[in-house]
Amino acid sequence: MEPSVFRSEGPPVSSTPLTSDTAATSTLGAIQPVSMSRYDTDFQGLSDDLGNSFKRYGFAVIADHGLDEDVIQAAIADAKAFFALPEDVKRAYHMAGTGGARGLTPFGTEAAKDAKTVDLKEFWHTGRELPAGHAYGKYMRANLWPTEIEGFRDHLYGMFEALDALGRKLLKAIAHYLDLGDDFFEDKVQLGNSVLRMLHYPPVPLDAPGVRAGAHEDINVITLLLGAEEAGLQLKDAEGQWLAIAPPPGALVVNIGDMLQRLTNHVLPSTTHRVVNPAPERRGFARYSTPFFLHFNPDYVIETLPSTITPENPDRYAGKSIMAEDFLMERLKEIRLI
Ligand SMILES: O=C(O)CCC(=O)C(=O)O
Ligand SMILES: [Fe+2]
Repeated sequence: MEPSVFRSEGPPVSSTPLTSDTAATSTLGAIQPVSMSRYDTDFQGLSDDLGNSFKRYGFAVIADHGLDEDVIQAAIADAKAFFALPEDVKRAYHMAGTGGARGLTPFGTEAAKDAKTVDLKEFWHTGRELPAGHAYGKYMRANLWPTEIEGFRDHLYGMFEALDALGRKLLKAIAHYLDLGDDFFEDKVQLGNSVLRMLHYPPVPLDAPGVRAGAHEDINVITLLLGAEEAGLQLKDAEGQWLAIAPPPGALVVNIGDMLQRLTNHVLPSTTHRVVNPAPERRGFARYSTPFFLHFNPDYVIETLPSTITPENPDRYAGKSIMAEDFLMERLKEIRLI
Protein backbone atom coordinates (compact mmCIF):
# COMPACT_ATOMS: atom_id res chain seq x y z
CA MET A 1 0.00 0.00 0.00
CA GLU A 2 1.15 3.49 -0.71
CA PRO A 3 2.77 4.86 2.45
CA SER A 4 0.57 7.88 2.84
CA VAL A 5 -2.46 5.64 3.34
CA PHE A 6 -1.48 5.16 6.90
CA ARG A 7 -0.28 8.59 7.77
CA SER A 8 -2.43 10.27 10.33
CA GLU A 9 -2.07 13.94 11.15
CA GLY A 10 0.52 15.49 8.91
CA PRO A 11 2.92 18.21 9.99
CA PRO A 12 1.56 21.77 9.99
CA VAL A 13 1.08 23.25 6.58
CA SER A 14 3.87 25.66 5.77
CA SER A 15 3.39 28.63 3.53
CA THR A 16 6.12 27.73 1.07
CA PRO A 17 5.05 29.18 -2.26
CA LEU A 18 4.84 26.87 -5.22
CA THR A 19 7.73 27.28 -7.52
CA SER A 20 8.97 25.80 -10.73
CA ASP A 21 10.55 22.97 -8.74
CA THR A 22 7.40 21.04 -9.51
CA ALA A 23 7.96 21.33 -13.26
CA ALA A 24 8.95 18.17 -15.08
CA THR A 25 12.60 18.52 -16.00
CA SER A 26 12.32 16.14 -18.90
CA THR A 27 9.71 15.24 -21.42
CA LEU A 28 12.09 13.16 -23.49
CA GLY A 29 11.49 9.45 -23.74
CA ALA A 30 7.78 9.73 -22.99
CA ILE A 31 6.44 6.30 -22.17
CA GLN A 32 4.99 4.57 -25.23
CA PRO A 33 1.52 3.07 -24.60
CA VAL A 34 1.28 -0.72 -24.89
CA SER A 35 -2.01 -2.11 -26.22
CA MET A 36 -3.60 -4.77 -24.01
CA SER A 37 -5.45 -6.06 -27.09
CA ARG A 38 -2.27 -8.00 -27.85
CA TYR A 39 -2.88 -10.18 -24.79
CA ASP A 40 -4.68 -12.80 -26.90
CA THR A 41 -2.85 -12.30 -30.19
CA ASP A 42 0.76 -11.48 -29.26
CA PHE A 43 1.29 -12.36 -25.62
CA GLN A 44 5.05 -12.67 -26.06
CA GLY A 45 5.37 -9.22 -27.67
CA LEU A 46 3.04 -7.66 -25.10
CA SER A 47 4.99 -9.16 -22.24
CA ASP A 48 8.32 -7.97 -23.73
CA ASP A 49 7.08 -4.41 -24.24
CA LEU A 50 5.46 -4.22 -20.81
CA GLY A 51 8.44 -5.75 -19.05
CA ASN A 52 10.91 -3.46 -20.80
CA SER A 53 8.83 -0.40 -19.91
CA PHE A 54 8.70 -1.50 -16.26
CA LYS A 55 12.39 -2.25 -16.22
CA ARG A 56 13.27 1.16 -17.57
CA TYR A 57 10.72 3.39 -15.83
CA GLY A 58 8.99 1.28 -13.19
CA PHE A 59 5.88 2.38 -15.13
CA ALA A 60 3.92 1.32 -18.21
CA VAL A 61 1.03 3.01 -20.00
CA ILE A 62 -1.68 0.59 -21.18
CA ALA A 63 -4.04 1.39 -24.04
CA ASP A 64 -7.14 -0.73 -24.80
CA HIS A 65 -7.23 -2.08 -21.25
CA GLY A 66 -10.59 -3.75 -21.90
CA LEU A 67 -12.23 -2.60 -18.65
CA ASP A 68 -15.97 -2.01 -19.00
CA GLU A 69 -16.44 1.76 -19.37
CA ASP A 70 -19.84 1.59 -17.61
CA VAL A 71 -18.25 -0.01 -14.55
CA ILE A 72 -15.59 2.71 -14.41
CA GLN A 73 -18.04 5.58 -14.94
CA ALA A 74 -20.51 4.26 -12.34
CA ALA A 75 -17.80 4.06 -9.69
CA ILE A 76 -16.37 7.49 -10.53
CA ALA A 77 -19.83 9.09 -10.52
CA ASP A 78 -20.49 7.65 -7.06
CA ALA A 79 -17.13 8.79 -5.76
CA LYS A 80 -17.79 12.31 -7.07
CA ALA A 81 -21.24 12.28 -5.45
CA PHE A 82 -19.70 11.17 -2.17
CA PHE A 83 -16.98 13.84 -2.20
CA ALA A 84 -19.66 16.46 -2.90
CA LEU A 85 -21.47 15.61 0.37
CA PRO A 86 -21.15 18.02 3.33
CA GLU A 87 -17.89 17.58 5.22
CA ASP A 88 -19.59 16.41 8.44
CA VAL A 89 -21.52 13.71 6.56
CA LYS A 90 -18.33 12.50 4.91
CA ARG A 91 -16.39 12.51 8.19
CA ALA A 92 -18.76 9.89 9.63
CA TYR A 93 -16.88 7.50 7.35
CA HIS A 94 -13.45 8.43 8.64
CA MET A 95 -12.11 5.64 10.85
CA ALA A 96 -9.71 7.74 12.87
CA GLY A 97 -6.66 5.92 14.12
CA THR A 98 -6.87 3.05 11.66
CA GLY A 99 -4.54 4.63 9.16
CA GLY A 100 -7.20 5.05 6.52
CA ALA A 101 -7.34 1.43 5.39
CA ARG A 102 -11.10 1.67 4.68
CA GLY A 103 -13.61 4.46 4.13
CA LEU A 104 -12.68 8.15 3.98
CA THR A 105 -9.32 9.78 4.58
CA PRO A 106 -10.28 13.48 4.80
CA PHE A 107 -8.65 16.38 2.99
CA GLY A 108 -5.52 17.71 4.66
CA THR A 109 -4.82 14.52 6.61
CA GLU A 110 -1.87 13.12 4.79
CA ALA A 111 1.64 14.15 3.92
CA ALA A 112 4.27 12.26 2.01
CA LYS A 113 7.09 10.91 4.19
CA ASP A 114 9.33 13.79 5.36
CA ALA A 115 7.20 16.36 3.50
CA LYS A 116 6.67 19.82 5.02
CA THR A 117 3.16 20.17 3.68
CA VAL A 118 0.10 17.94 3.60
CA ASP A 119 -1.13 16.47 0.33
CA LEU A 120 -4.01 18.37 -1.29
CA LYS A 121 -6.36 15.40 -1.55
CA GLU A 122 -9.07 13.28 0.06
CA PHE A 123 -9.83 9.67 -0.78
CA TRP A 124 -12.06 6.67 -0.24
CA HIS A 125 -10.72 3.13 0.23
CA THR A 126 -12.48 -0.09 -0.68
CA GLY A 127 -10.85 -3.42 0.18
CA ARG A 128 -11.52 -7.06 -0.56
CA GLU A 129 -14.72 -8.73 0.63
CA LEU A 130 -13.58 -12.08 2.03
CA PRO A 131 -15.76 -15.17 2.31
CA ALA A 132 -17.37 -15.22 5.79
CA GLY A 133 -15.03 -16.52 8.49
CA HIS A 134 -11.98 -16.57 6.21
CA ALA A 135 -8.63 -16.83 8.00
CA TYR A 136 -7.39 -13.64 6.29
CA GLY A 137 -10.13 -11.75 8.13
CA LYS A 138 -7.61 -10.95 10.84
CA TYR A 139 -5.54 -8.96 8.32
CA MET A 140 -8.29 -7.14 6.44
CA ARG A 141 -10.79 -4.69 7.83
CA ALA A 142 -14.44 -4.74 6.82
CA ASN A 143 -15.45 -2.21 4.16
CA LEU A 144 -17.53 0.86 4.96
CA TRP A 145 -20.44 1.74 2.65
CA PRO A 146 -22.06 5.19 2.64
CA THR A 147 -25.84 4.98 2.81
CA GLU A 148 -26.22 8.40 1.15
CA ILE A 149 -25.29 7.20 -2.35
CA GLU A 150 -27.52 4.53 -3.85
CA GLY A 151 -25.62 1.78 -5.62
CA PHE A 152 -22.27 2.84 -4.12
CA ARG A 153 -21.40 -0.62 -2.83
CA ASP A 154 -22.20 -2.46 -6.07
CA HIS A 155 -20.47 0.11 -8.24
CA LEU A 156 -17.34 0.43 -6.14
CA TYR A 157 -16.98 -3.28 -5.65
CA GLY A 158 -17.62 -3.86 -9.36
CA MET A 159 -14.65 -1.59 -10.06
CA PHE A 160 -12.55 -3.37 -7.43
CA GLU A 161 -13.25 -6.76 -9.03
CA ALA A 162 -12.60 -5.50 -12.57
CA LEU A 163 -9.23 -4.05 -11.60
CA ASP A 164 -8.35 -7.13 -9.56
CA ALA A 165 -8.96 -9.32 -12.63
CA LEU A 166 -7.01 -7.02 -14.96
CA GLY A 167 -4.16 -6.85 -12.45
CA ARG A 168 -3.90 -10.64 -12.50
CA LYS A 169 -3.68 -10.59 -16.31
CA LEU A 170 -0.90 -8.02 -16.10
CA LEU A 171 0.90 -10.19 -13.56
CA LYS A 172 0.75 -13.10 -16.02
CA ALA A 173 2.57 -10.94 -18.57
CA ILE A 174 5.09 -9.89 -15.91
CA ALA A 175 5.62 -13.52 -14.83
CA HIS A 176 6.18 -14.42 -18.48
CA TYR A 177 8.72 -11.61 -18.86
CA LEU A 178 10.56 -12.89 -15.78
CA ASP A 179 10.44 -16.51 -17.03
CA LEU A 180 8.62 -17.65 -13.91
CA GLY A 181 5.81 -19.57 -15.56
CA ASP A 182 2.77 -17.48 -16.49
CA ASP A 183 0.72 -18.52 -13.44
CA PHE A 184 3.44 -17.75 -10.92
CA PHE A 185 1.50 -14.94 -9.20
CA GLU A 186 -1.96 -16.55 -9.37
CA ASP A 187 -2.04 -18.31 -5.99
CA LYS A 188 -0.06 -15.48 -4.37
CA VAL A 189 -2.49 -12.64 -5.03
CA GLN A 190 -5.91 -14.24 -5.48
CA LEU A 191 -6.93 -13.11 -1.97
CA GLY A 192 -4.47 -10.24 -1.72
CA ASN A 193 -4.96 -7.37 0.70
CA SER A 194 -5.61 -5.03 -2.25
CA VAL A 195 -7.18 -1.57 -2.02
CA LEU A 196 -9.10 0.57 -4.50
CA ARG A 197 -8.50 4.26 -3.80
CA MET A 198 -10.93 6.81 -5.23
CA LEU A 199 -8.98 10.08 -5.11
CA HIS A 200 -10.30 13.63 -5.20
CA TYR A 201 -7.90 16.54 -5.59
CA PRO A 202 -10.05 19.69 -5.31
CA PRO A 203 -9.28 22.86 -7.28
CA VAL A 204 -6.01 24.40 -6.08
CA PRO A 205 -6.06 28.09 -5.05
CA LEU A 206 -3.19 30.08 -6.53
CA ASP A 207 -1.65 30.58 -3.09
CA ALA A 208 -2.12 26.98 -1.93
CA PRO A 209 0.89 25.54 -0.17
CA GLY A 210 2.11 22.07 -1.03
CA VAL A 211 1.41 19.70 -3.90
CA ARG A 212 -1.47 17.39 -4.72
CA ALA A 213 0.60 14.35 -3.77
CA GLY A 214 4.19 14.51 -2.52
CA ALA A 215 6.95 12.26 -3.87
CA HIS A 216 6.55 8.64 -2.73
CA GLU A 217 6.79 5.01 -3.77
CA ASP A 218 3.89 2.55 -3.57
CA ILE A 219 4.35 -0.30 -1.06
CA ASN A 220 2.31 -2.96 -2.88
CA VAL A 221 2.96 -5.35 -5.83
CA ILE A 222 1.62 -3.32 -8.79
CA THR A 223 -0.66 -0.27 -8.99
CA LEU A 224 -3.28 0.17 -11.72
CA LEU A 225 -4.16 3.85 -12.11
CA LEU A 226 -7.04 5.35 -14.09
CA GLY A 227 -7.68 9.07 -14.47
CA ALA A 228 -4.11 10.31 -14.79
CA GLU A 229 -4.84 12.12 -18.05
CA GLU A 230 -5.65 15.21 -15.96
CA ALA A 231 -2.07 16.48 -15.82
CA GLY A 232 0.19 16.34 -12.81
CA LEU A 233 1.59 12.82 -12.45
CA GLN A 234 5.38 12.69 -12.71
CA LEU A 235 7.94 9.96 -12.15
CA LYS A 236 11.57 10.29 -11.18
CA ASP A 237 13.57 8.53 -13.86
CA ALA A 238 16.81 6.60 -13.41
CA GLU A 239 18.81 9.81 -13.98
CA GLY A 240 16.91 11.59 -11.21
CA GLN A 241 14.90 13.79 -13.57
CA TRP A 242 11.17 14.33 -13.16
CA LEU A 243 9.33 13.02 -16.20
CA ALA A 244 5.69 13.95 -16.84
CA ILE A 245 3.47 10.95 -17.52
CA ALA A 246 0.92 12.10 -20.04
CA PRO A 247 -1.28 9.10 -20.84
CA PRO A 248 -3.75 9.32 -23.72
CA PRO A 249 -7.40 9.71 -22.63
CA GLY A 250 -8.77 6.52 -21.08
CA ALA A 251 -5.37 4.84 -20.78
CA LEU A 252 -4.31 2.92 -17.70
CA VAL A 253 -1.04 3.72 -15.95
CA VAL A 254 0.61 0.77 -14.18
CA ASN A 255 3.57 0.94 -11.84
CA ILE A 256 5.71 -1.46 -9.84
CA GLY A 257 5.46 -1.24 -6.05
CA ASP A 258 8.05 -1.96 -3.36
CA MET A 259 6.94 -5.57 -2.82
CA LEU A 260 7.59 -6.54 -6.45
CA GLN A 261 10.81 -4.53 -6.48
CA ARG A 262 11.97 -6.53 -3.46
CA LEU A 263 10.87 -9.89 -4.89
CA THR A 264 12.73 -9.17 -8.16
CA ASN A 265 15.88 -7.88 -6.43
CA HIS A 266 15.17 -4.46 -8.03
CA VAL A 267 15.14 -5.84 -11.61
CA LEU A 268 11.69 -4.21 -11.74
CA PRO A 269 12.06 -0.89 -9.88
CA SER A 270 9.51 0.81 -7.64
CA THR A 271 9.81 4.34 -8.95
CA THR A 272 9.30 7.54 -6.99
CA HIS A 273 6.34 9.55 -8.27
CA ARG A 274 4.24 12.58 -7.30
CA VAL A 275 1.26 14.64 -8.46
CA VAL A 276 2.13 18.31 -8.92
CA ASN A 277 -0.33 21.19 -8.98
CA PRO A 278 -1.93 22.25 -12.24
CA ALA A 279 -0.91 25.11 -14.46
CA PRO A 280 -2.74 28.36 -13.56
CA GLU A 281 -5.43 27.83 -16.22
CA ARG A 282 -6.29 24.36 -14.83
CA ARG A 283 -6.20 25.31 -11.14
CA GLY A 284 -9.96 25.69 -11.02
CA PHE A 285 -10.49 22.05 -11.96
CA ALA A 286 -10.68 19.12 -9.60
CA ARG A 287 -8.71 15.99 -10.45
CA TYR A 288 -10.17 12.52 -9.88
CA SER A 289 -7.95 9.47 -10.17
CA THR A 290 -8.34 5.89 -9.04
CA PRO A 291 -5.27 3.85 -8.13
CA PHE A 292 -5.84 0.16 -7.38
CA PHE A 293 -3.08 -1.08 -5.10
CA LEU A 294 -2.73 -4.79 -5.84
CA HIS A 295 -1.25 -6.68 -2.89
CA PHE A 296 0.00 -10.19 -2.18
CA ASN A 297 -2.00 -12.54 0.01
CA PRO A 298 -1.08 -11.43 3.54
CA ASP A 299 0.78 -14.66 4.37
CA TYR A 300 2.82 -14.85 1.16
CA VAL A 301 6.53 -14.89 1.99
CA ILE A 302 8.54 -12.49 -0.19
CA GLU A 303 11.90 -14.08 -0.89
CA THR A 304 14.27 -12.84 -3.62
CA LEU A 305 13.66 -14.75 -6.86
CA PRO A 306 16.81 -16.83 -7.50
CA SER A 307 16.71 -15.95 -11.22
CA THR A 308 17.17 -12.25 -10.38
CA ILE A 309 20.39 -12.86 -8.42
CA THR A 310 23.53 -12.48 -10.56
CA PRO A 311 27.17 -11.51 -9.93
CA GLU A 312 26.32 -7.95 -11.08
CA ASN A 313 23.13 -7.90 -8.99
CA PRO A 314 23.77 -9.90 -5.80
CA ASP A 315 20.86 -10.66 -3.49
CA ARG A 316 19.98 -7.40 -1.75
CA TYR A 317 17.86 -9.26 0.80
CA ALA A 318 19.90 -12.40 1.55
CA GLY A 319 18.43 -14.17 4.58
CA LYS A 320 15.73 -11.51 4.83
CA SER A 321 12.62 -13.16 3.46
CA ILE A 322 9.51 -11.55 4.89
CA MET A 323 5.77 -12.20 4.96
CA ALA A 324 3.78 -9.63 2.95
CA GLU A 325 1.80 -8.60 6.04
CA ASP A 326 5.01 -8.10 8.06
CA PHE A 327 6.53 -6.08 5.22
CA LEU A 328 3.49 -3.82 5.31
CA MET A 329 3.78 -3.46 9.10
CA GLU A 330 7.50 -2.74 8.83
CA ARG A 331 6.77 0.05 6.40
CA LEU A 332 4.08 1.43 8.68
CA LYS A 333 6.54 1.50 11.57
CA GLU A 334 9.01 3.38 9.37
CA ILE A 335 6.44 6.09 8.94
CA ARG A 336 5.66 5.92 12.67
CA LEU A 337 2.04 4.89 12.48
CA ILE A 338 2.22 1.72 14.51
O1 LIG B 1 -3.40 10.54 -8.54
C1 LIG B 1 -2.47 10.03 -9.17
O2 LIG B 1 -2.35 10.20 -10.38
C2 LIG B 1 -1.44 9.16 -8.47
C3 LIG B 1 -1.76 8.86 -7.04
C4 LIG B 1 -0.73 8.05 -6.33
O3 LIG B 1 0.40 7.96 -6.74
C5 LIG B 1 -1.07 7.33 -5.09
O4 LIG B 1 -2.16 7.57 -4.55
O5 LIG B 1 -0.27 6.48 -4.66
FE1 LIG C 1 1.48 6.34 -5.71
